[in-house]
Amino acid sequence: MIEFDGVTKRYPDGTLAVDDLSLTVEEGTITVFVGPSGCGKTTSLRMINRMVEPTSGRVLLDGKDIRESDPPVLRRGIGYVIQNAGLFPHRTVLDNVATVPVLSGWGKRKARDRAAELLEIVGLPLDLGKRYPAQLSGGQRQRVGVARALAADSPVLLMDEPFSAVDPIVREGLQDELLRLQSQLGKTIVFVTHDIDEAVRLGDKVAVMRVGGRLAQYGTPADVLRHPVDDFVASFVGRDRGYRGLSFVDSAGVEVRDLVTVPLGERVPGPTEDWLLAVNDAGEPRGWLAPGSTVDAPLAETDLVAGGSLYRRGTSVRGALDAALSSPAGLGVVVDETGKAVGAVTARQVLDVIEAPRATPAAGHE
Ligand SMILES: Nc1ncnc2c1ncn2[C@@H]1O[C@H](COP(=O)(O)OP(=O)(O)OP(=O)(O)O)[C@@H](O)[C@H]1O
Repeated sequence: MIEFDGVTKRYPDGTLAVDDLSLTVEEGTITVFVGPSGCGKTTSLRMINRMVEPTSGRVLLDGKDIRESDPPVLRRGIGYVIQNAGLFPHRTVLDNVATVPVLSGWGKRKARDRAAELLEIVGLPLDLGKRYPAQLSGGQRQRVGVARALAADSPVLLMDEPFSAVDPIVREGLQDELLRLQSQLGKTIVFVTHDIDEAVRLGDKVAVMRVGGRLAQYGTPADVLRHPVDDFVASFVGRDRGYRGLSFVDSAGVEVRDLVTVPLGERVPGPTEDWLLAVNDAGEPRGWLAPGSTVDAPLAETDLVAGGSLYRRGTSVRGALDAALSSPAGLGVVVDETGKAVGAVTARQVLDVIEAPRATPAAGHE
């Protein structure tokens, strides 16, 4: 657990970077510091490993004031990942990852074995270990940065805009990877970003900061999206926050209706009346057959209209609504864990579930 207790940082030139910050980062969770450029995110992060010392207030790690720990020892016990990974250019990937174990007194051999294991954990092939950082893609470099930070096997990981330098697709992959790793490792992660989408995707808790180093709001992503405390937070979390907030609404109440499907390869005597969903041998949706169709030859994918997004049963209402809205038939296709089509939802059904809590005063604020 990490606690900021009335922490203020004023740089020698008078800049007030962080102003009276108090918050608790729970053990085993991802807490994201998010806010516009210059609001003090990096400064706050660096006060956790004493790369920056507070002007006043205390930072506690597991109840102990970090000023009682020797900075190099403290830092060795806290993983740190930065943008562009901050790798040593003249060391191989494997030696980069082995840096902290070697510094901690592990033998070189053991440290390299551990480094090889870590490359695998972050999803990199072992033969990349022989390369130098310049011979990797941006996404691979970031993974090496994460592997290096995990090498210390410390319970705490600090990540400062680690995925900002890569394109959106690679970035999404890295975010998924981090969530997967976290579900296995259960670290206490403090993550800095200026991207609210990244913050709500990754954070168990999100701390929105404003310029001048003040904490504007600290809560779950759902809280921050649905109940911003003021205009600054509301405008920072964005115009489509209502829609994005649906990611956190449980879809348990959405009624899944039956759906008529037709297997590829069948003949379809027509003209058909309704939209029909075509499925392959595994029952997976392949597209829609429009009303009024007659298919004399075996039904092929070329006869079909492309389908919309798929809604995996049990996930949030955002996916259900998107499936319904993007479907040419107006019916969102519901799939099970194996990808098999099991039914359909309409936008109206989803909206009813979204609106339902508002109708009950007791549910009021949620
Ligand atoms: N060493 C320093 N000396 C003086 N001022 C500094 C120093 N480091 C940062 N600052 C100032 O402190 C404020 C907070 O900076 P910080 O880097 O913590 O913000 P940030 O939210 O991480 O910004 P960004 O998203 O742009 O990285 C800024 O006004 C910055 O200019």
